[in-house]
Amino acid sequence: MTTLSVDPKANGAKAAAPGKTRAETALARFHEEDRLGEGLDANILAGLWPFMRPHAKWLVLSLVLLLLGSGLAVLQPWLMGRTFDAFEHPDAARTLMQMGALILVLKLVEQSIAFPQVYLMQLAGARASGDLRAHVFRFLHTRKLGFFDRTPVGRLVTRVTNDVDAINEMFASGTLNAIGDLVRLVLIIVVMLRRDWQLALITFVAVPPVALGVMWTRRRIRDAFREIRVKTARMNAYLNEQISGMAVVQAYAREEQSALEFDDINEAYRQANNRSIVFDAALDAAIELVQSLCIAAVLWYAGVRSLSDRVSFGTLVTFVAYIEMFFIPIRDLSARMTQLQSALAGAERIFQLLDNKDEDAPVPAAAAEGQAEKKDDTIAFELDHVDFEYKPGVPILRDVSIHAGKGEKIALVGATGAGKTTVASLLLRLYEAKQGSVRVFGRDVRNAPRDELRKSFAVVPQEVFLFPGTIASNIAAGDVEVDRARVVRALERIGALDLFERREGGLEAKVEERGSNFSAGERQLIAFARALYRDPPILVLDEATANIDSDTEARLQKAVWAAMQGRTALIIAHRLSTIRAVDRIVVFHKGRVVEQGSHETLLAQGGAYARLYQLQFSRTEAHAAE
Ligand SMILES: Nc1ncnc2c1ncn2[C@@H]1O[C@H](COP(=O)(O)OP(=O)(O)OP(=O)(O)O)[C@@H](O)[C@H]1O
Repeated sequence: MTTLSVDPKANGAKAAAPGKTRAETALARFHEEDRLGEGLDANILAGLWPFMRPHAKWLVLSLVLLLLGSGLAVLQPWLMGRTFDAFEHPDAARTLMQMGALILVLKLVEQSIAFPQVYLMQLAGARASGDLRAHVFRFLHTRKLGFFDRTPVGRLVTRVTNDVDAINEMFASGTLNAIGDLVRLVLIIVVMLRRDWQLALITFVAVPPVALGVMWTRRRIRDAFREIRVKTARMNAYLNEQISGMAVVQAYAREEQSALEFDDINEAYRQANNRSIVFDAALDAAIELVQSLCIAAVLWYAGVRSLSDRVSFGTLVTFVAYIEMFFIPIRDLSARMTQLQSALAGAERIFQLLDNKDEDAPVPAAAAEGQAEKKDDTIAFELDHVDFEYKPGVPILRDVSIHAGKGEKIALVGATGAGKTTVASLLLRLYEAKQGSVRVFGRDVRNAPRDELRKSFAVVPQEVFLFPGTIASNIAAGDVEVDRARVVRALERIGALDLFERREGGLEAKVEERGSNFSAGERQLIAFARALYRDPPILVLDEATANIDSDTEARLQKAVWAAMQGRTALIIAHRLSTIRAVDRIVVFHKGRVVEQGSHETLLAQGGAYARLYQLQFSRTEAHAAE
């Protein structure tokens, strides 16, 4: 069972932040969106490097082009100034034509390197983040199931999508162009100072207030973005809940109520967006204002100074052009810094995930001490004095010992929550016993290679999971090439071939997401066919408790029989017909085995099994009488 609980300890418990509801704080923690790195962490950059390295050549080429482009951009206003100054010389016409041609060439070169520069940067970023995404996804496959119980699904999805996207965005939105911005800024400062240091200083006076203003506004914009992410997370969580629970919403006529709740969430999201737009627009307007003020100040001062020392027309043209270029990098630098921090925060969260040590090792290390292998050719599987808990301190199985000889059919019965499904999970080493040992064909499961162990089992779970594809591809799950003849044979053996062939599209009929276009009974039949297709030595069957129509019931019974033939079976049994058919029944109560024996023996004992049986029997009788 996967829980979506938020463990306050794991996430650093703290009271709800001021101005936020408890739910928002919990959601923010759940999605960990509040954590945005404040600085540049060399370790994180080093962690990203292995993913960047194969594409570094494109990145380096892009950076070279970027520097070249910055140089060319700064050169042009300077040349323009020189051109205007040439008016005062006698051969102005020739100089004008030459400079015009030169500026044209420079502009063309600048524009033509802009495309490969952006393209190569994005190419390197997209490839590196693609590799990282694939790496995280493969990493998830290697985790033990317990890890997925503890980690909310939404968080894992965010790691693979949003966090990797944040890194990609660093390249796509030109965060690394900050290097070009810096170079451009320094070049402009140098050229301005050399051209006319007094006019340059007038411009630079505006830098400290602009820098402070930009930093202040950026902080507000960053807060607004953080707020947007929390609100997006809230909206996603709500939509997820509402769409998954649509049947309940409609059945209980909660549409109006849900629409009102959604309006609130939508409004909060819209307001958060609004804030970021307001600050962004204000920043742009303020920068333009400062530019105009600087130009006016420079012109005014040039006028004042010209009374004694004339400022050339070319110098004024150069300064006006530089002032227009000057504040844009200052504005962009802080935005790019924020983007970089967000990318690094994403990377940090990904690396935290990749640090997880819950590896479901394909080939486990040596057996735990003292758990010697017992070779007994007659035993298929065995639990030997097993204790187990999902969460520390909450025992689920206590001193459980069960064994099944080869070909033997064992049924587990007991109240719901008694621990029957857990036994099956331990056999497959989806979880590991706390005490005692679990052996399959005499081998401790902790010693068995994962693939080999799981190949010994076919599992028909209570809730059958179907993948999008076709009926045939679902029956042949795990095989890349579907062996159609085997699929047909498997369906024939459980007597369900006609049922599926009758459907439009036959065995190639499309299976929708999670098999939603199949009934519970049909899904179970597909799972039985899957088991027969694999033909493993041990069958684990967790019977569905859901009520199904009598035709499907009959088919399922046939399927159970067919699937059990010639193999060892562990059945978590709910149906009387199945219980009677097995060799031995193991009765569970609160995680302990309380009785074991054949149906007749246990009935004669008149204990827990006899009571359970009577209860079911009377219910079945009543049902039949209806
Ligand atoms: N992944 C999990 N994490 C934490 N607790 C779990 C998990 N899976 C099951 N449990 C708990 O372990 C106990 C035993 O569950 P199990 O599924 O083995 O019961 P069961 O006997 O198969 O029940 P049912 O007949 O309803 O299928 C239950 O109390 C359940 O809440």
